[in-house]
Order: sequence, then C-alpha cells, then structure tokens
Amino acid sequence: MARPLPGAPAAQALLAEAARRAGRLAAPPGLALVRVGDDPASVAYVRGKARKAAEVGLRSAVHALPEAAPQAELLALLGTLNADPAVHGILVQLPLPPHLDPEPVLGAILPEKDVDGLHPVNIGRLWAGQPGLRPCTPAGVMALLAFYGLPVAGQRAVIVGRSALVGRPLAALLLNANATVTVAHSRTPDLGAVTREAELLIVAAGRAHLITPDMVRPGATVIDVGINRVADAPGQGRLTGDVHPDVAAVAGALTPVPGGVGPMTVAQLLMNTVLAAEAPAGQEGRGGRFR
Ligand SMILES: Nc1nc2c(c(=O)[nH]1)N[C@@H](CN(C=O)c1ccc(C(=O)N[C@@H](CCC(=O)O)C(=O)O)cc1)CN2
Repeated sequence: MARPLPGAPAAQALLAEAARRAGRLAAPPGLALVRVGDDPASVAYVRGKARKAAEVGLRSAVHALPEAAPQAELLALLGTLNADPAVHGILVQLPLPPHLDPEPVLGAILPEKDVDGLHPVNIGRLWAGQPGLRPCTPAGVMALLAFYGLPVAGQRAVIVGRSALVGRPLAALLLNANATVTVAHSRTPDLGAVTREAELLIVAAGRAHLITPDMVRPGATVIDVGINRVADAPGQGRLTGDVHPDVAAVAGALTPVPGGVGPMTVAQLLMNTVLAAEAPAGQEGRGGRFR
C-alpha cells in the first residue's frame, strides 16, 4: 500500500515557520483578502485564510464586494491596497463572477504584494528561474514533497492539467528543481501511456477519479490536487480527488483528498505574505528572499 502523505503536518510546519518569521518583524505582516460575490466555496476559503492568518500572527482584512461590482470598483480597491504601506500582501479570491476579467485584475496588483504569484511579472520571474512570489498551490506541493523527503531532482515528473493556477506554474517549479517535466492535459492522446512514465505524478485536472491504477507506474509518488464534490451522499456531497482510491495499491506514496494538498495552499499564502513583508520595497527581485 502507498505511503500516505497527509497535508496537515507539512502545513503545520510551514505555518510554524511563517509565525516564527512574522514574529521577528517590527510590525505584523498585513494581508488583504478580496472577494467578489457570495460563492459559498470562496466565502469559506477566504474565512479560512483569515482565521489561519490570525493564528500565525498576521493582520488580515476581508474586503467583500457585491456580486455585481463593476471592474472599475475592484480596480479602485486594488489601487488603495497597493498604496497602503500596512498591506504587504493582496489576494483576489478566484473565480471572479463572469462579468469580471481576471487578467487586468491580477495585473493591477503590485508584483511585490502579489502573494498569489499570479501577476505576469511573477509568472515571468518563475519561468526565468528568478526570485519572485510563487503561486500558493504549486509552491505548497513543492513544500509537501520537501517535508516528506521525496526526491524531485532527476525525477521524471508528469503533471496532468495545464491551468494557470496549478499545472503551468508547477511545471516551472519542478523544472527549476531539476525534474524532467511533461505536462499532459485533456487533449493528450493515450493519457495512460504518458502517466505511466511518471516517477512523480501530479494530477490537477478537475475530473474525479481520472487516474486509475492501470495509469500509474508501480512505486510512483502521486500528488492529487483535485478537489471534486461528488453528489453520492445526502447533503452537500463528498469531496474526492482526481485520483481513484485504488491507486493506493500501486503507488509508492499518495496524498489524500481531502487533507492532502488543500491545507498547503493556505499555509503557503501566509508564508508568501511573510516573504512580502520581509522584502524591503523594490528589493524583492535582488534580495533572493522570494526563492
Ligand atoms: N486567488 C486564489 N483563488 C483560488 C485559489 C488560490 O490559490 N488563489 N485556490 C483555490 C481555492 N483555495 C484557495 O483559495 C483552496 C482550496 C482548497 C483548500 C483546502 O484546504 N481544501 C480542503 C477541503 C476543504 C473543503 O472541505 O471544502 C482539502 O483539500 O483538504 C484550501 C484553499 C481556488 N481559488
């Protein structure tokens, strides 16, 4: 059976490190959490981020705009937060309502306050192998692998999924860590032939149980980033990953869903906020602290 890789102890270690470093600063790092609309999942995620921020000694504020807020109102809020020296990190919870275009919104956040790592400057720095703030879930996956002492350098890594939030930045992080990386996606023919090559298989496709045991190389490390709500139980439904539970019989190590990568996303956000607060303004590219 695969070695289970629960996220809680790894997230706890990252949160403890964030708390230790936040405590060394002259003032608590400030995090602005921006939410538009009342999507229940987004409300819950933002609430969870604010709660964890308080636990590690960060100062956070939630800015909730109504569902119909125009783009100009959101951009004006981001301008105010950019100009506030007590705000070190700004996060706009995704997805935005359909009338809002995420590209100019994410691009309006100052790169040095972009604790989600989604500003084009930070994406460019990531792909150039330069210091910068990194997207939270992919950086959380790297932290999870490091916590469990799982090798990355020299590994044949396959990512299933090419989203801007997970698949693409994770490919850059793995490359920067000297893995040999393949990105597969919904139009990859014979997906199983590609995933069976992987010593390190990371799945962020958003399709419940897409990866079955026959698609996994025996002994592979499998990281399941999928969070799918399946309506096979009364009430809200049950959460399950992109990886079929039977993969545990083939893989060498496997993250659970829930309780795997999810908690790392929030922990990494708070670490990114501490990194942003540590870097003196304008020095984030040279100081090397965002690496
Ligand atoms: N601006 C951003 N928006 C979104 C991001 C992001 O990184 N930045 N990621 C996701 C949502 N997300 C954080 O925002 C997130 C998702 C899941 C979890 C988590 O801990 N999941 C738990 C299960 C929770 C549940 O019961 O629903 C788990 O996997 O164990 C945390 C954060 C999209 N939006």
